[in-house]
Amino acid sequence: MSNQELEELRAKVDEINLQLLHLINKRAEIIQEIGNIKTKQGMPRFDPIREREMIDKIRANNNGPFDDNTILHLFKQIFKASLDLQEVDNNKKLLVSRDRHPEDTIVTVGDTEIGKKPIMIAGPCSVESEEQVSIVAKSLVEQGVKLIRGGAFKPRTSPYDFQGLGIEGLKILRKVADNYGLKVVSEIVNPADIEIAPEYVDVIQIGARNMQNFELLKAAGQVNTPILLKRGLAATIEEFLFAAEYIVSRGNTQVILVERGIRTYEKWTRNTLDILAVPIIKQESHLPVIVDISHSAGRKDVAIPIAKAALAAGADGIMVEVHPDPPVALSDANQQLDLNEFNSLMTALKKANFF
Ligand SMILES: O=C(O)C(=O)C[C@]1(C(=O)O)C=C[C@@H](O)C=C1
Repeated sequence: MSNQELEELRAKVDEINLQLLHLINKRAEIIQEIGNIKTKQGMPRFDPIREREMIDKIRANNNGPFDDNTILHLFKQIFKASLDLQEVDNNKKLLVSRDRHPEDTIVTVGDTEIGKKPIMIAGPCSVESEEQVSIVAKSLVEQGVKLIRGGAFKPRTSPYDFQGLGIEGLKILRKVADNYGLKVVSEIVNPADIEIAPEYVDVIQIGARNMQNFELLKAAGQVNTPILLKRGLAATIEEFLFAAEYIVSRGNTQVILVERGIRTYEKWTRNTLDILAVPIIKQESHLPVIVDISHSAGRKDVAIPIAKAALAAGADGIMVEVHPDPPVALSDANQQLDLNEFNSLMTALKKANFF
């Protein structure tokens, strides 16, 4: 074959490549329209029956030289890419996405603006007594921390573990926080309690185990109180953002996301802190992201490095458990910092210019 022949054939291939490119993108435009209709009608995007019909038609018309398997493999790739395209289009439409809202959302709690500069949320895992909460509150104020956390309703793995003081616990938190000029973050587990929660708390926490409790998410969307939503134990980032969308789409735009580690095979930490989730969520969404260094690690000896890593990765703040006497705590004794350890954490973060 002369060089000229080769060049001519390659010129034909170039031409066909452009035709294929044009046709693939023309197909993609139609796929986007189909995707829009499916989203409006709440239809699943993946349609195996439709794919089977197309495959049968393509196979019946395949005259080679490619064999059926090769052709089907190529078309399956096109169907897969089409599904991905519909998925991307759908995610772009989420209210929590940056595409819909390019500016950072700032959640205001008292005089704290979450999403502007790093903040610290600290306090005991469970509210045990007024005295216990007051001791921690005093330490927080000394360190310039404005938000106290404490669990009153505790969703525990074992039904025999301490379940929290309930409303009594919320009352203690409110009283102590008011005495010390702090704002309260506390978990609500029952949709029926969302309405009364703002009487006691300034930020309603929805815990990891309830990230996909859709009735709770819907109820949280109907109040004006900021919501702190924790990532589920085995939730993908996409599922996490969809959970936030439940709240935002009902009207409550004041949502803070918390990366708290996901369950993996690793045994030396309670969960695996998905540090990558921080910059990825910040890129995909306009909502502030906070890292819970206590539940992710389940141990306190690494509190300082993981807090620094989280803030360096772009987190809008840190959440940490602090107890006056962790060994006697009624829950999560191993992961709560004592007051000295908390002071060391704050000193280290201030020294690194994060606060
Ligand atoms: O026809 C549809 O319902 C589409 O969404 C389009 C399409 C395709 O690529 O042709 C994409 C995904 C579905 O699984 C089936 C078909």
